[in-house]
Amino acid sequence: MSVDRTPGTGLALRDLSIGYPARRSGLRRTGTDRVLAEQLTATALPARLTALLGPNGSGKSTLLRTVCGLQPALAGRTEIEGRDVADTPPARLATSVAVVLTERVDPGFLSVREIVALGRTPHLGVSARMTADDHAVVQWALEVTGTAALAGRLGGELSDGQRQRVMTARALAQQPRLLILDEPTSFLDVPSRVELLDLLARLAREQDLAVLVSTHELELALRLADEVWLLPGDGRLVTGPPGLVAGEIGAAFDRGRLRFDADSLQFTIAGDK
Ligand SMILES: Nc1ncnc2c1ncn2[C@@H]1O[C@H](COP(=O)(O)OP(=O)(O)OP(=O)(O)O)[C@@H](O)[C@H]1O
Repeated sequence: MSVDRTPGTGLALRDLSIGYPARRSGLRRTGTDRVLAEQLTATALPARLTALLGPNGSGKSTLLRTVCGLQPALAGRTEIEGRDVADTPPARLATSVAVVLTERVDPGFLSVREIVALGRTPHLGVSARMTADDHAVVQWALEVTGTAALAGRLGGELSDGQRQRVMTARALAQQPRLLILDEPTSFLDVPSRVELLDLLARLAREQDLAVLVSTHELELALRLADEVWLLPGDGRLVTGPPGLVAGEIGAAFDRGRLRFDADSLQFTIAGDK
């Protein structure tokens, strides 16, 4: 299913600083701002899969929440499709950005089809009625994510992996220009991880969609992504094609006997034959 639309510009970070402001007690600040990364400048372009990598606690979720306006930036700004996120009303943002975060959503007694149909909400007119086109988009999203067979099941009866696919389907049903996913592979079995990242890479190209996905699947991401954003945990964001960023991965992830080999894009255990 393709959408007729003008070329997009994706996501741009402009001198963005992310982190957590100092706590306040009344008018008094207690402590200092906790800055995770500063003055970040980067773009996630349409038709590209951008993989956000970094060790635990480096700030991946914080960055994703900040770029889509769910958390304030400490400084700088984010533009989505050329519009400053901080100045864009949420209803307008919802027509161009879909977000799948790690927070567990309770789908209650809605069926999988109804959950996926929620993705159409920003596009419905004042009557809030789904048209035949809306239903077709929902069916397409179910099919491409391999969840069509689950359409009649209750959301509350899904496994973690199935729920993750359904939330991805809901995000696709939103037909965004920018799709942001925080660790969408975390509950999936190995073949499903490959399948999902491969699907995201394909959808990015076919739908002219900018996809920004955080993952701990380093080797897979380096093979499938067009662009890598690496948060090494030292306040920087290193960006570039996988081959160029691979050298930095070692410095960010090597520990103990574990070594990342930038040529084979794989981890090895030093001393093992
Ligand atoms: N609400 C908060 N207030 C203060 N600090 C926070 C808050 N949420 C997260 N942090 C801290 O910010 C840092 C980055 O956390 P974040 O969840 O963004 O990392 P991450 O790269 O997504 O980690 P992981 O790979 O483990 O999911 C961590 O040190 C975390 O403890």
